[in-house]
Amino acid sequence: MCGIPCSGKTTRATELASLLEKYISDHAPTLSEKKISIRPNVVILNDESLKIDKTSAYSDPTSEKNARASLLSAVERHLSRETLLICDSTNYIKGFRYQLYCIARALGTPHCVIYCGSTPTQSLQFHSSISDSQKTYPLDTLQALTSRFEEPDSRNRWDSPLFIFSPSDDSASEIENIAQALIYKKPPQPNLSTVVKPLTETNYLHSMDRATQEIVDAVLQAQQDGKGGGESIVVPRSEVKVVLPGRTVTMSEMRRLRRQFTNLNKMHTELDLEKLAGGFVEYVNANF
Ligand SMILES: Nc1ncnc2c1ncn2[C@@H]1O[C@H](COP(=O)(O)OP(=O)(O)OP(=O)(O)O)[C@@H](O)[C@H]1O
Repeated sequence: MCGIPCSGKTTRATELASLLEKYISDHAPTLSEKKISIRPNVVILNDESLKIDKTSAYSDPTSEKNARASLLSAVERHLSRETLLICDSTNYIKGFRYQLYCIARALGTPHCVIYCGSTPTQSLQFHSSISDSQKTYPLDTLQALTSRFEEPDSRNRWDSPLFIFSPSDDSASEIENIAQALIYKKPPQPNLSTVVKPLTETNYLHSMDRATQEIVDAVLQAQQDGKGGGESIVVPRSEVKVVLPGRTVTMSEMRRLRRQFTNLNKMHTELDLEKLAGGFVEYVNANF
Protein backbone atom coordinates (compact mmCIF):
# COMPACT_ATOMS: atom_id res chain seq x y z
CA MET A 1 0.00 0.00 0.00
CA CYS A 2 1.02 3.57 -0.40
CA GLY A 3 -0.70 6.82 0.49
CA ILE A 4 -0.66 9.81 2.78
CA PRO A 5 -1.70 9.28 6.42
CA CYS A 6 -5.41 8.63 6.95
CA SER A 7 -6.03 8.16 3.25
CA GLY A 8 -7.95 4.92 3.81
CA LYS A 9 -5.10 2.42 3.37
CA THR A 10 -6.16 0.00 6.10
CA THR A 11 -9.80 0.17 5.02
CA ARG A 12 -8.76 -0.58 1.41
CA ALA A 13 -6.22 -3.26 2.47
CA THR A 14 -8.88 -5.09 4.50
CA GLU A 15 -11.35 -4.97 1.60
CA LEU A 16 -8.74 -6.19 -0.89
CA ALA A 17 -7.60 -8.96 1.45
CA SER A 18 -11.09 -10.44 1.75
CA LEU A 19 -11.71 -10.06 -1.99
CA LEU A 20 -8.39 -11.80 -2.75
CA GLU A 21 -9.17 -14.59 -0.30
CA LYS A 22 -12.52 -15.10 -2.03
CA TYR A 23 -10.75 -15.02 -5.40
CA ILE A 24 -8.31 -17.74 -4.29
CA SER A 25 -11.15 -19.90 -3.02
CA ASP A 26 -13.33 -19.36 -6.13
CA HIS A 27 -10.43 -20.09 -8.50
CA ALA A 28 -9.01 -23.10 -6.64
CA PRO A 29 -9.44 -25.51 -9.58
CA THR A 30 -7.70 -23.15 -12.06
CA LEU A 31 -4.88 -22.44 -9.60
CA SER A 32 -4.34 -26.13 -9.03
CA GLU A 33 -4.43 -26.84 -12.77
CA LYS A 34 -1.75 -24.19 -13.31
CA LYS A 35 0.23 -25.63 -10.36
CA ILE A 36 0.05 -22.31 -8.51
CA SER A 37 0.28 -22.84 -4.77
CA ILE A 38 -1.05 -19.92 -2.75
CA ARG A 39 -2.16 -19.79 0.89
CA PRO A 40 -5.86 -19.08 1.44
CA ASN A 41 -5.24 -16.26 3.93
CA VAL A 42 -3.84 -12.85 3.05
CA VAL A 43 -1.41 -11.41 5.62
CA ILE A 44 -1.72 -7.69 6.45
CA LEU A 45 1.22 -6.02 8.15
CA ASN A 46 0.69 -2.56 9.61
CA ASP A 47 1.37 -0.44 12.69
CA GLU A 48 -1.51 -2.07 14.52
CA SER A 49 -0.36 -5.66 13.85
CA LEU A 50 3.22 -4.74 14.78
CA LYS A 51 2.09 -2.90 17.94
CA ILE A 52 3.64 0.36 16.75
CA ASP A 53 2.13 3.37 18.48
CA LYS A 54 1.11 5.86 15.76
CA THR A 55 0.80 8.70 18.28
CA SER A 56 4.59 8.73 18.81
CA ALA A 57 6.25 6.54 16.15
CA TYR A 58 6.27 9.24 13.47
CA SER A 59 6.92 12.30 15.57
CA ASP A 60 10.72 12.28 15.26
CA PRO A 61 13.18 10.88 12.69
CA THR A 62 14.68 8.21 14.97
CA SER A 63 11.35 6.69 16.03
CA GLU A 64 10.19 6.82 12.43
CA LYS A 65 13.31 5.01 11.27
CA ASN A 66 12.73 2.31 13.90
CA ALA A 67 9.10 1.91 12.82
CA ARG A 68 10.20 1.49 9.20
CA ALA A 69 12.89 -1.02 10.19
CA SER A 70 10.31 -3.11 12.11
CA LEU A 71 8.00 -3.08 9.11
CA LEU A 72 10.78 -4.06 6.70
CA SER A 73 11.96 -6.96 8.84
CA ALA A 74 8.35 -8.16 9.32
CA VAL A 75 7.93 -8.15 5.53
CA GLU A 76 11.16 -10.14 5.19
CA ARG A 77 9.95 -12.67 7.78
CA HIS A 78 6.43 -13.16 6.40
CA LEU A 79 6.78 -12.90 2.63
CA SER A 80 7.12 -16.09 0.63
CA ARG A 81 6.20 -17.26 -2.86
CA GLU A 82 3.04 -18.83 -1.46
CA THR A 83 1.91 -15.90 0.71
CA LEU A 84 -0.07 -12.86 -0.39
CA LEU A 85 1.16 -10.09 1.88
CA ILE A 86 -0.06 -6.50 2.14
CA CYS A 87 2.42 -4.03 3.56
CA ASP A 88 -0.15 -1.54 4.86
CA SER A 89 1.77 1.61 5.65
CA THR A 90 2.25 5.05 4.11
CA ASN A 91 5.43 3.73 2.36
CA TYR A 92 5.91 7.34 1.35
CA ILE A 93 9.66 7.25 0.63
CA LYS A 94 10.41 5.97 -2.85
CA GLY A 95 13.71 4.47 -1.66
CA PHE A 96 11.75 2.45 0.90
CA ARG A 97 9.38 1.21 -1.78
CA TYR A 98 12.45 0.21 -3.78
CA GLN A 99 13.64 -1.83 -0.78
CA LEU A 100 10.27 -3.60 -0.59
CA TYR A 101 10.47 -4.32 -4.31
CA CYS A 102 13.97 -5.79 -3.84
CA ILE A 103 12.72 -8.14 -1.13
CA ALA A 104 10.02 -9.47 -3.47
CA ARG A 105 12.44 -9.72 -6.37
CA ALA A 106 15.03 -11.58 -4.29
CA LEU A 107 12.35 -14.13 -3.40
CA GLY A 108 11.24 -14.37 -7.02
CA THR A 109 7.69 -13.30 -6.24
CA PRO A 110 5.68 -10.52 -7.94
CA HIS A 111 4.58 -7.31 -6.27
CA CYS A 112 2.37 -4.32 -7.06
CA VAL A 113 1.63 -0.92 -5.52
CA ILE A 114 -1.87 0.05 -4.41
CA TYR A 115 -2.01 3.83 -4.08
CA CYS A 116 -4.80 5.30 -1.96
CA GLY A 117 -5.00 8.61 -3.74
CA SER A 118 -7.10 10.58 -1.27
CA THR A 119 -6.39 14.30 -1.38
CA PRO A 120 -4.89 15.98 1.71
CA THR A 121 -8.31 17.59 2.32
CA GLN A 122 -10.06 14.21 2.23
CA SER A 123 -7.47 12.66 4.56
CA LEU A 124 -7.89 15.59 6.99
CA GLN A 125 -11.65 14.94 6.96
CA PHE A 126 -11.05 11.24 7.67
CA HIS A 127 -8.65 12.20 10.46
CA SER A 128 -11.17 14.52 12.09
CA SER A 129 -13.80 11.78 12.02
CA ILE A 130 -11.65 9.45 14.15
CA SER A 131 -12.61 9.46 17.81
CA ASP A 132 -9.96 10.34 20.41
CA SER A 133 -10.04 6.81 21.81
CA GLN A 134 -8.76 5.39 18.50
CA LYS A 135 -5.16 6.49 18.72
CA THR A 136 -3.77 7.97 15.56
CA TYR A 137 -1.24 10.60 14.48
CA PRO A 138 -1.39 14.05 16.01
CA LEU A 139 -2.46 16.62 13.39
CA ASP A 140 1.03 18.15 13.00
CA THR A 141 2.59 14.72 12.35
CA LEU A 142 -0.09 13.97 9.78
CA GLN A 143 0.63 17.23 7.99
CA ALA A 144 4.42 16.73 8.12
CA LEU A 145 4.15 13.21 6.67
CA THR A 146 1.76 14.42 3.98
CA SER A 147 4.17 17.14 2.89
CA ARG A 148 7.06 14.63 2.62
CA PHE A 149 5.02 12.14 0.58
CA GLU A 150 6.76 10.92 -2.58
CA GLU A 151 4.02 9.98 -5.00
CA PRO A 152 4.43 6.62 -6.78
CA ASP A 153 5.24 6.73 -10.48
CA SER A 154 4.43 3.68 -12.60
CA ARG A 155 7.46 4.40 -14.81
CA ASN A 156 9.63 3.17 -11.92
CA ARG A 157 9.96 -0.62 -11.73
CA TRP A 158 9.42 -0.52 -7.98
CA ASP A 159 6.12 1.36 -8.37
CA SER A 160 4.76 -0.87 -11.11
CA PRO A 161 2.17 -2.26 -11.66
CA LEU A 162 0.40 0.63 -9.96
CA PHE A 163 -3.29 0.62 -8.99
CA ILE A 164 -4.76 3.95 -7.91
CA PHE A 165 -7.91 4.15 -5.80
CA SER A 166 -9.88 7.26 -4.86
CA PRO A 167 -12.03 6.97 -1.72
CA SER A 168 -15.20 6.44 -3.77
CA ASP A 169 -13.69 3.69 -5.98
CA ASP A 170 -14.95 0.14 -5.62
CA SER A 171 -12.19 -2.33 -4.60
CA ALA A 172 -13.94 -5.17 -6.45
CA SER A 173 -13.56 -3.40 -9.80
CA GLU A 174 -9.79 -3.98 -9.83
CA ILE A 175 -9.57 -7.37 -8.12
CA GLU A 176 -9.15 -9.36 -11.34
CA ASN A 177 -6.25 -7.10 -12.43
CA ILE A 178 -4.62 -7.25 -9.00
CA ALA A 179 -4.95 -11.04 -8.94
CA GLN A 180 -3.40 -11.21 -12.42
CA ALA A 181 -0.48 -9.06 -11.22
CA LEU A 182 0.14 -10.99 -8.00
CA ILE A 183 -0.99 -14.55 -8.54
CA TYR A 184 -0.49 -15.33 -12.22
CA LYS A 185 2.35 -13.03 -13.19
CA LYS A 186 5.80 -14.53 -13.58
CA PRO A 187 8.28 -13.29 -10.97
CA PRO A 188 10.18 -10.14 -11.93
CA GLN A 189 13.47 -10.77 -13.65
CA PRO A 190 14.53 -7.38 -15.03
CA ASN A 191 17.96 -7.52 -13.45
CA LEU A 192 18.87 -11.07 -14.28
CA SER A 193 21.66 -11.63 -16.73
CA THR A 194 20.83 -13.89 -19.60
CA VAL A 195 23.81 -13.35 -21.85
CA VAL A 196 26.76 -12.53 -19.63
CA LYS A 197 28.44 -15.35 -17.78
CA PRO A 198 27.52 -15.13 -14.09
CA LEU A 199 30.17 -14.45 -11.49
CA THR A 200 31.22 -17.37 -9.36
CA GLU A 201 29.75 -17.25 -5.88
CA THR A 202 33.11 -16.77 -4.18
CA ASN A 203 33.89 -13.79 -6.35
CA TYR A 204 30.44 -12.31 -6.10
CA LEU A 205 30.64 -10.34 -2.86
CA HIS A 206 34.14 -9.17 -3.63
CA SER A 207 33.08 -7.97 -7.09
CA MET A 208 29.98 -6.24 -5.72
CA ASP A 209 32.13 -4.53 -3.10
CA ARG A 210 34.54 -3.25 -5.73
CA ALA A 211 31.90 -2.16 -8.25
CA THR A 212 29.85 -0.24 -5.67
CA GLN A 213 32.95 1.33 -4.12
CA GLU A 214 34.06 2.62 -7.52
CA ILE A 215 30.65 4.25 -7.98
CA VAL A 216 30.76 5.82 -4.51
CA ASP A 217 34.25 7.19 -5.30
CA ALA A 218 33.06 8.59 -8.64
CA VAL A 219 30.09 10.36 -7.05
CA LEU A 220 32.15 11.93 -4.26
CA GLN A 221 34.90 12.92 -6.72
CA ALA A 222 32.37 14.56 -9.09
CA GLN A 223 30.99 16.52 -6.17
CA GLN A 224 34.48 17.64 -5.19
CA ASP A 225 35.00 18.75 -8.77
CA GLY A 226 32.07 21.14 -8.34
CA LYS A 227 29.25 19.09 -9.90
CA GLY A 228 25.90 19.64 -8.19
CA GLY A 229 22.11 19.56 -8.16
CA GLY A 230 20.47 17.81 -11.10
CA GLU A 231 23.73 17.02 -12.93
CA SER A 232 24.20 13.52 -14.33
CA ILE A 233 27.43 11.71 -13.56
CA VAL A 234 28.91 8.90 -15.60
CA VAL A 235 30.13 6.16 -13.24
CA PRO A 236 32.12 2.95 -13.86
CA ARG A 237 30.37 -0.10 -15.36
CA SER A 238 26.89 1.41 -15.42
CA GLU A 239 24.96 2.73 -18.40
CA VAL A 240 22.59 4.48 -15.99
CA LYS A 241 23.99 7.75 -14.68
CA VAL A 242 23.88 9.02 -11.10
CA VAL A 243 21.82 12.20 -10.82
CA LEU A 244 23.10 14.40 -7.99
CA PRO A 245 20.47 15.88 -5.65
CA GLY A 246 20.28 19.60 -4.90
CA ARG A 247 22.30 19.24 -1.68
CA THR A 248 25.66 17.90 -0.53
CA VAL A 249 25.96 14.13 -0.49
CA THR A 250 28.07 12.96 2.45
CA MET A 251 30.48 10.07 2.56
CA SER A 252 28.51 8.44 5.39
CA GLU A 253 25.29 8.63 3.35
CA MET A 254 27.00 6.89 0.41
CA ARG A 255 28.47 4.30 2.77
CA ARG A 256 25.02 3.60 4.22
CA LEU A 257 23.43 3.23 0.76
CA ARG A 258 26.22 0.89 -0.29
CA ARG A 259 25.78 -1.25 2.83
CA GLN A 260 21.98 -1.44 2.35
CA PHE A 261 22.32 -2.32 -1.33
CA THR A 262 24.90 -5.02 -0.57
CA ASN A 263 22.62 -6.55 2.06
CA LEU A 264 19.65 -6.54 -0.29
CA ASN A 265 21.59 -8.18 -3.12
CA LYS A 266 24.05 -10.51 -1.43
CA MET A 267 21.93 -13.58 -2.23
CA HIS A 268 21.46 -12.51 -5.83
CA THR A 269 24.54 -14.31 -7.14
CA GLU A 270 23.22 -14.70 -10.68
CA LEU A 271 23.78 -10.99 -11.41
CA ASP A 272 26.71 -9.90 -13.52
CA LEU A 273 28.83 -6.90 -12.68
CA GLU A 274 27.14 -4.48 -15.11
CA LYS A 275 23.65 -5.32 -13.79
CA LEU A 276 24.90 -4.91 -10.23
CA ALA A 277 26.48 -1.54 -10.99
CA GLY A 278 23.30 -0.37 -12.80
CA GLY A 279 21.17 -1.61 -9.90
CA PHE A 280 23.30 0.28 -7.38
CA VAL A 281 23.00 3.48 -9.42
CA GLU A 282 19.19 3.09 -9.50
CA TYR A 283 19.20 2.49 -5.76
CA VAL A 284 21.32 5.59 -5.14
CA ASN A 285 19.12 7.74 -7.41
CA ALA A 286 15.93 6.48 -5.74
CA ASN A 287 17.31 7.29 -2.29
CA PHE A 288 18.64 10.74 -3.22
N1 LIG B 1 -13.46 5.65 1.43
C1 LIG B 1 -13.70 6.15 2.64
N2 LIG B 1 -14.77 6.92 2.86
C2 LIG B 1 -15.03 7.46 4.07
N3 LIG B 1 -14.25 7.25 5.17
C3 LIG B 1 -13.17 6.48 5.02
C4 LIG B 1 -12.83 5.89 3.76
N4 LIG B 1 -11.68 5.18 3.90
C5 LIG B 1 -11.34 5.34 5.19
N5 LIG B 1 -12.21 6.09 5.87
C6 LIG B 1 -12.14 6.49 7.28
O1 LIG B 1 -10.94 7.23 7.47
C7 LIG B 1 -10.29 6.86 8.69
C8 LIG B 1 -8.89 6.38 8.38
O2 LIG B 1 -9.00 5.19 7.58
P1 LIG B 1 -7.85 4.13 7.52
O3 LIG B 1 -7.43 3.71 8.89
O4 LIG B 1 -8.29 3.09 6.57
O5 LIG B 1 -6.72 5.03 6.86
P2 LIG B 1 -5.16 4.76 6.81
O6 LIG B 1 -4.64 5.43 5.60
O7 LIG B 1 -4.88 3.30 6.96
O8 LIG B 1 -4.68 5.51 8.10
P3 LIG B 1 -3.23 5.50 8.77
O9 LIG B 1 -2.38 6.39 7.94
O10 LIG B 1 -3.50 6.01 10.14
O11 LIG B 1 -2.75 4.08 8.79
C9 LIG B 1 -11.18 5.79 9.32
O12 LIG B 1 -11.97 6.40 10.29
C10 LIG B 1 -12.00 5.26 8.18
O13 LIG B 1 -13.26 4.80 8.61
